[in-house]
Amino acid sequence: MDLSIALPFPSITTKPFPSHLLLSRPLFPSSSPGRSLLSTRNPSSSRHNHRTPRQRLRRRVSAAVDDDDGGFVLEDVPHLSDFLPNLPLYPNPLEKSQAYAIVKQTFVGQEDAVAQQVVVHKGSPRGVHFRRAGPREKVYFKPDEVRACVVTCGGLCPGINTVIREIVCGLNYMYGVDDILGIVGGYRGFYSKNTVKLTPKVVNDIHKRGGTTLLTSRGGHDTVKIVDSIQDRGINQVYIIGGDGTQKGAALIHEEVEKRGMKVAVAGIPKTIDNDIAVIDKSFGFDTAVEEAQRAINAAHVEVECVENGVGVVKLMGRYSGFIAMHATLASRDVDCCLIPESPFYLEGQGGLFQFIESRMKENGHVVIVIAEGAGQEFVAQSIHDVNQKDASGNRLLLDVGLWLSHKIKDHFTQVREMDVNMKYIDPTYMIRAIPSNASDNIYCTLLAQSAVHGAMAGYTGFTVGPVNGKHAYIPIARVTETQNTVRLTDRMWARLLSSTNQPSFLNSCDDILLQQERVDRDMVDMIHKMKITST
Ligand SMILES: Nc1ncnc2c1ncn2[C@@H]1O[C@H](COP(=O)(O)OP(=O)(O)OP(=O)(O)O)[C@@H](O)[C@H]1O
Ligand SMILES: O=P(O)(O)OC[C@H]1O[C@](O)(CO)[C@@H](O)[C@@H]1O
Ligand SMILES: [Mg+2]
Repeated sequence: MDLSIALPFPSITTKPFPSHLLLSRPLFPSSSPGRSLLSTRNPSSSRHNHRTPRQRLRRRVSAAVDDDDGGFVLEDVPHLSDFLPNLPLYPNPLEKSQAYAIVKQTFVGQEDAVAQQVVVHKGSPRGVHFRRAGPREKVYFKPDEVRACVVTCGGLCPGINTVIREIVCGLNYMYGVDDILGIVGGYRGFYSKNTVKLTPKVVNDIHKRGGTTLLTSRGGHDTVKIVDSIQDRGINQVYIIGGDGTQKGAALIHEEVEKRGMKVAVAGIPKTIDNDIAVIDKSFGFDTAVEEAQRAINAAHVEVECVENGVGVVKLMGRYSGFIAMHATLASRDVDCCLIPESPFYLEGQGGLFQFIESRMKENGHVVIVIAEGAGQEFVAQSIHDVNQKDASGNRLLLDVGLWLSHKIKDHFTQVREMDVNMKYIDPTYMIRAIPSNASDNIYCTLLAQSAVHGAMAGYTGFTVGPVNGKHAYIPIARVTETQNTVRLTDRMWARLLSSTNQPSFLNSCDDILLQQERVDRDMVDMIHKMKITST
């Protein structure tokens, strides 16, 4: 069977999965209880050390392809026993937990995997799977041996405090761990600040607050200094909450830990309000953000429907992807036009934004526009002759497209069309990001935190946790950082938005849309490549 053609590899949309990596070979018997039949490697650490996370990921893929198993592929995560053979195993304390006593299947089987594709064609290979998250029968740490730490990096997002709280409570209540440190102020806090002790009591109320009680920062990732600090402090479980940049940093920490042969489990919990993390269903805080964005859109709508020729512009977050804008627009029904970074727009002439605004104003007396902060950056840059500035992590600093657009609309209608417009510009971006998470995000954060704790206790390392088709899984970090999620112009969701607002797509033909989609994919690859070079 030619797996190179048939295997789906959906999140890498710009390149097919290299066929030479898809070897057909049987699965070997289990080499460690952490692995069982699904995967079989136990490479010597010296061989292992020379490989990048991506190379290792590929190796795991090739090792796990089995022709007899209908093209089942396991993209496995590293395990401490890969580079530290003969580690002792202990029964999982949950065995004796009252809470779990009634649960039929307390422990996740070693054969359990989560499929990346759930919509399949009859006869197609089973495709890519990830290890299912959850408690294992045996653990690799005795509770009193664990010294865990938690760090939060990158921008804020609703729910970070809930994740911190549930890591601490999960470790303590489920596994009896009571030595947990908070690293203050992001990655640089490992080597430049004192730690704080985290107990269930200390974190009891923090989920009710926005932000992160551990503080955060951008930049300052110094792998050697961070791992020195982990070593000096005797930390053996590292929980890292952050976005794509943070997860790249986590992969480097895991590599360095492995190189030094330290028994340290590194667990990543993906965070980003932009929902741009690949593979996982959605990131925590996203639902809260969409809900809060409704308030801003509603305010804009109320303002503009109460005046003549009202034009409301609401700017929402979304550096490279317009998920918040798209979902907030779909949820609201008060939005006339949604502009996102993935889909270019133009202002003047036939089919342009000005013409659309004018027709909606004539029809309804008012217009509401939602714009994601990353949209139209090239226009703003042109108009103010910007020199592409970067933040401390190497992310491009965005210009205020909302303000720019508001001025452009106002100038056009007053000067060119000689019409008075009542412009109301609302920028709720930081207000949205700084609130605590809503009920459903709180539950989601709890699952993420508990899955991370179960994974680290079971000896998995260098993994990111997250839901794939509704089931929590351990995903190799490289898999979530090699690309970013963007709104796909060729998917149904964007079509739903266009038909719900009945706005112009600004792209005139199917060919234009396909070309634009290719451009977005190419730009994403370039951007990720550049970020690798520029980050510290
Ligand atoms: N390529 C990289 N390698 C190592 N560390 C990185 C890399 N990119 C970013 N980091 C580190 O990760 C931390 C957070 O990165 P960044 O500011 O880009 O936020 P993020 O994690 O992507 O979250 P978000 O973009 O959602 O706010 C920073 O301390 C930064 O130094
Ligand atoms: O102003 P800050 O804190 O650097 O963060 C802004 C960026 O962070 C994000 O919220 C991602 O965390 C982006 O949407 C936004 O562009
Ligand atoms: Mg980021």
